[in-house]
Amino acid sequence: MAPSILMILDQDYMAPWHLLKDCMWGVGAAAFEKGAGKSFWDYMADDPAKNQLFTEAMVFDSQTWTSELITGCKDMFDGSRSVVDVGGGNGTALRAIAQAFPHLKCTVYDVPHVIADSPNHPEFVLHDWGNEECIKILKRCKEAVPQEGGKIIIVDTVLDSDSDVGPYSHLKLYSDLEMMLTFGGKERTEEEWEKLILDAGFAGCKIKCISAVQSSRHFLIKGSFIIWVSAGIGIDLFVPSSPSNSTMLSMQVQEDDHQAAQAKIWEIVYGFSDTLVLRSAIQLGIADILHKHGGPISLAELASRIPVNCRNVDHLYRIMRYLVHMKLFSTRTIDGQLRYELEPAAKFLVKGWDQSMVPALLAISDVDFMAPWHHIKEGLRGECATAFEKAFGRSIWDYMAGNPAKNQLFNEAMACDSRLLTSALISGCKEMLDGIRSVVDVGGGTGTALRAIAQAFPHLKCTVYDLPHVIADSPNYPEVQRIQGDMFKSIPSADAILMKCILHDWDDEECIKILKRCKEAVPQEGGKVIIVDIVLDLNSDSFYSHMRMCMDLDMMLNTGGKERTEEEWKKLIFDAGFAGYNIKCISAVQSVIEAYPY
Ligand SMILES: C[S@@+](CC[C@H](N)C(=O)[O-])C[C@H]1O[C@@H](n2cnc3c(N)ncnc32)[C@H](O)[C@@H]1O
Repeated sequence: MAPSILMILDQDYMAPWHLLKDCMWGVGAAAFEKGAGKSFWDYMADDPAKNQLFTEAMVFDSQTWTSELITGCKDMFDGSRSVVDVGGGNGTALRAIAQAFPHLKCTVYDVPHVIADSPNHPEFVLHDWGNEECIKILKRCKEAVPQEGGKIIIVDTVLDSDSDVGPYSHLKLYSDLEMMLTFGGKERTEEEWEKLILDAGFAGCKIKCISAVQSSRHFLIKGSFIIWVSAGIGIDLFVPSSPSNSTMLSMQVQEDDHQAAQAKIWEIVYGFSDTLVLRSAIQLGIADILHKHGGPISLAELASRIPVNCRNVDHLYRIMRYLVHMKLFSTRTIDGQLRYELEPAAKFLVKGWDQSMVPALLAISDVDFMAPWHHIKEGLRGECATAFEKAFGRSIWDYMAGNPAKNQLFNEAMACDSRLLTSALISGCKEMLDGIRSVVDVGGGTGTALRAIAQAFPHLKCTVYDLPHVIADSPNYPEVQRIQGDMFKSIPSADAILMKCILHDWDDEECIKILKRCKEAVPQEGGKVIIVDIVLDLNSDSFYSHMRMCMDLDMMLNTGGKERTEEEWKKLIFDAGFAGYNIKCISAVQSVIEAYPY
């Protein structure tokens, strides 16, 4: 599966997903063209390395379904003497067909750079194109086959209908958006295929699954079917016989484990599409519109309210179909019309309330903040201090200092994280603040967490301490004093130092330096350092476990830091010369570690 995975996760190939919201604007160029300045096909023609990547993925794809096609639909070529594989790439698929059916004269037909050089795109042709272009292609196909017995064989995905949700529906819907973004094409339901084929002047079509859902690797990957199109009017269509039940059963037994493993990999690979579809939903304000509307809303009403000039309602429909599949929204038919509603999780996508996750989600899914994930291997090779530096040529903090828009995005995300954590933090810190008169929040960002603490404990003198560009970007809360500076050089004195999501940004050596500065800043009598950070528990299966692991890699890539187990925290705290510590779990991703310097 490596060739397909490498292509799907290539940074250039993923780029259009970041432009999903722009797909509402019109029916023109696909997102790929907007991002790259040329069509996917022109881009491939100009870039031999990317063309090879694409080709290898398509060859893999082709290999996975060819044997299904040959065994499942053997009779298909009865009476045919010649086949042209339109968009047949390097001929991987057609070669296998030619070997299985030696009586056929086989011809691959493709664009010049594909024929001349590297292979390309052996099947799945029509899903690359909009309906109008497909009709043109189908008409040319019709001209190319004889009236008597001529046929067009289309190998492509057939989407499940809304009521018939199959095991691979998610992959098929992913593929639909991929076609929309990269080529301006689409995956189609059975009804849409039928309409397309009739609109192209054909007499009719038959759709056949290559083999049973349970036993087909091909189905697993692409969910594709063969569509038989009759070229001649009134010709009785040929329907191939299905494999017998017993054959299917034995295929299933052999392939079950194989399929389960493949399915797991595909699910992981396509994880990014969930992230970026969610991002587009936020950018389009879909949850806000539904929340404000206060009840089920039709597609047309939704389209009229989204904050871009939505001229492509079909694209909006397809994005909504995916979001419904993700269970963020649901549909209901009222008076014969499909209407959308919010599912409970979608309330966190509504903007402007204290538990909204929107600022954090927009930062995490930002194209720049996702870029370091494409450079894990350079980080491992030691070519750079962090993957972030590989991507942008400087540390994340220097990058923020020089980029006000991203600095604001980051600061708002951190403030959002603080708001989500506030009530757990306040109840978790209550006893720790007994006898404490002043707190400095080191790396306290724009002061959101400290302000909530100041309001909950009004006797405290609260000071936020951060880098100059962050202090400049932060609001002037009356409860919170603001000081700019560098925590590696000095830290303002207080009874307690608070550090939320700070030490996980740094490696052990740097953490020890920071902790030593903290120790200098607090009194010997009762002084303490309150660390709010993740404590990794590798054996736990709490619903935060996965996120904690993700955060660890996030730190490795972006800041050069890490998340730590209790053992690692203990070592760090003692290595910094502290006398002891206590860990308190709160109802959040992070825990509170109270560290005693003396
Ligand atoms: C991950 S953010 C945490 C922000 C805040 N504590 C929170 O949890 O919302 C890390 C913070 O450390 C600050 N920071 C980085 N290097 C620093 C330094 N040398 N001195 C002071 N603050 C620094 C960053 O500007 C940023 O605000």
